[in-house]
Order: sequence, then C-alpha cells, then structure tokens
Amino acid sequence: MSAPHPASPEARDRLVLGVVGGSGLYEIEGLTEVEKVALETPFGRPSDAYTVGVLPREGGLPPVRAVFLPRHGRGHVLLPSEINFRANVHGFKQLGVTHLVSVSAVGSLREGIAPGHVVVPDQFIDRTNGRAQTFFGGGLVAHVQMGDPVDAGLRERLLRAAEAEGANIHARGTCVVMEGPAFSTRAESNLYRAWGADVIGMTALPEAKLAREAEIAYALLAMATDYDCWHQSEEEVSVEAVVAVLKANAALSRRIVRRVAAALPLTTAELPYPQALTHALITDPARVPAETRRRLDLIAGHLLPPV
Ligand SMILES: CSC[C@H]1O[C@H](OP(=O)(O)O)[C@H](O)[C@@H]1O
Ligand SMILES: Nc1ncnc2[nH]cnc12
Repeated sequence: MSAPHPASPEARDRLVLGVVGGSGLYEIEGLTEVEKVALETPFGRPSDAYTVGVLPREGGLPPVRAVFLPRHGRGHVLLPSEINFRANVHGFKQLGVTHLVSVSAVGSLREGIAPGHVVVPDQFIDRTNGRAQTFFGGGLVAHVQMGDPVDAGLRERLLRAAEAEGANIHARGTCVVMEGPAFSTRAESNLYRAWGADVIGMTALPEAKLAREAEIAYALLAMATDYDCWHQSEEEVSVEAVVAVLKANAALSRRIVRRVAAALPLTTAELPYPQALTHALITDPARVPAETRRRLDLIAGHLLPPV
C-alpha cells in the first residue's frame, strides 16, 4: 500500500490504524487482503516487515486499513534498547498510519493493578537513556508539546473496547519507561511508586514522542503481567511469570484491537490526530540544509516552504 504524501488532502483525511505489538503479540487476527511490506527509512530499518491489510468495521462501513508491526521483531529478537523506534514510526508514517495503538507488557506498581488487568495510561515518566528521541536535528530544530502525551480520542476508544471485552480496566495511569533489559532493583521500584507511577515498561518511550513528531495519534494499551519486585507477598518479576500472563493478555489485546478498528470512523475529520508540528518548528527554513530537508520530508515537508 503506498501512502500519499502527508501534505495531500487525501492523506490528511484517510484514517489508517497502526498497531505495534509488544511482548507476546507478534501478529493480529482478522486482517484480510494481507500484504507483507519490508521498508527502509532514512533512519534505518524497522523491527520487521509490516503486515498491511484491512479489518472489518461495524455498521456496514467499509473496512479500515490496518498496519501491524511486532516491536521486537518476529521471534522476539530485539532488546528494548536495540529497537529502532525512529524507523518503526517512520515506516508507519510511510504506510499512511494516522492512529497508532501500542500494546505493551508492563509491571504493576499498585496493589489494585493485578496481573491480567488493562491500563490505558495518560502520562509517562522517561527513565530511558541513550535512545534516539527525535527525528529532528541536522539543522532543523523542533520542540513538540508532550504535556498530554496520549491522544484523548484514541484512549477513549481503547477504554470503550476494553470495557466491552469485560477487561479489568484502569482508565488512566502513569507509566515509567525504563531502559532495561534487567528489571528494576527494589529501591527503584519503590522510588517509582513514591513518584506516583502506576505501571512500568521498557518501550513506550521514545515511541510516543516520535509518534507525536510524526503527527500520528498515539495511545498505549498496557497489559499488566506482574508486580515487579516491590510487592512483599508476590513473586518477584521473571520472564517465566510474564510469559505465562502474556498468553492470556495477548488474546485479550487482539480482541480489544479488533473492537477499536470496528468502531473507527471513516475519516480523520471525526477522529482528528495531532497537528503537533504546526507550532513546533523554530529554524529559519532558509537555513535548513538540503540533505536534512530530504531526510525529514515525510515528517516535516508539509511545513517547510520551498527555498
Ligand atoms: C518480557 S518482559 C520485558 C519486556 O516486555 C515488555 O515489552 P513490550 O513493551 O514490547 O511489550 C517490556 O517493555 C520489555 O521489553
Ligand atoms: N516489571 C516490569 N518492568 C519493566 N518492564 C516490564 N514488562 C513487563 N513487566 C515489566
């Protein structure tokens, strides 16, 4: 599926759903007209080939275009620190994705969030280090807003879908994103709890920041798998425990994604996405090097007047 340039009225109107699958979610169900698309981007190669197809919509509406990518690659071969988040998000943008649902396995930092529960966070705390956080640089500077890092409309749809699936839902929450790959120490886990954080993962950032720069609406479906290591009477987190819960979580997250797709409107007029770059660029366009213009064309080309 080739996407029209984002500056074209067609691209800014057509709603395309992206899904990035985390631990345990390496494919989604119900896609038809399936095509595998392997892409290169100016930022390198994404985690895997994208699966592009359509998902059914309810109410007799035509199906919605959907694009899936397993974040850690097929067979879960990439560490969180090895994921090329820029390439992944750029690839979604190339394929015309306007709304991105990110599914992630997280540890719970709260008694009331039990393994198997679903959290739809509205805030993040960034504890990653050394990851490329931006598409910008090389002579073009932008600062996007991150006060509300999650798209309100898409969050609402995730919540409604999770509710309809009978999930145990937490309608908001703060997600700490750590570098990993080792899980937290007990002192760190208790520190994050004292900061007011509710869940902890390793991948939602810089994914959410890059989606914002790419003007893609982003929301996180955080599937709790364990109590990390702070809980006095629960087993400390282990991959074995996470994987056991993940199996059930993956089935639930697939059903939630299908419900979100089924209820999506036809166009972005009804479910708008962030025009995050409109007031974010600060560089004098005349000073932007030609090579940087080329590299950032898909992300910012619609806002750079020709020189
Ligand atoms: C297998 S436990 C740790 C691993 O799981 C989560 O991955 P994802 O966010 O892609 O679901 C967590 O962030 C770690 O990468
Ligand atoms: N306890 C935990 N810490 C960080 N990431 C996780 N993903 C699943 N459980 C986790």
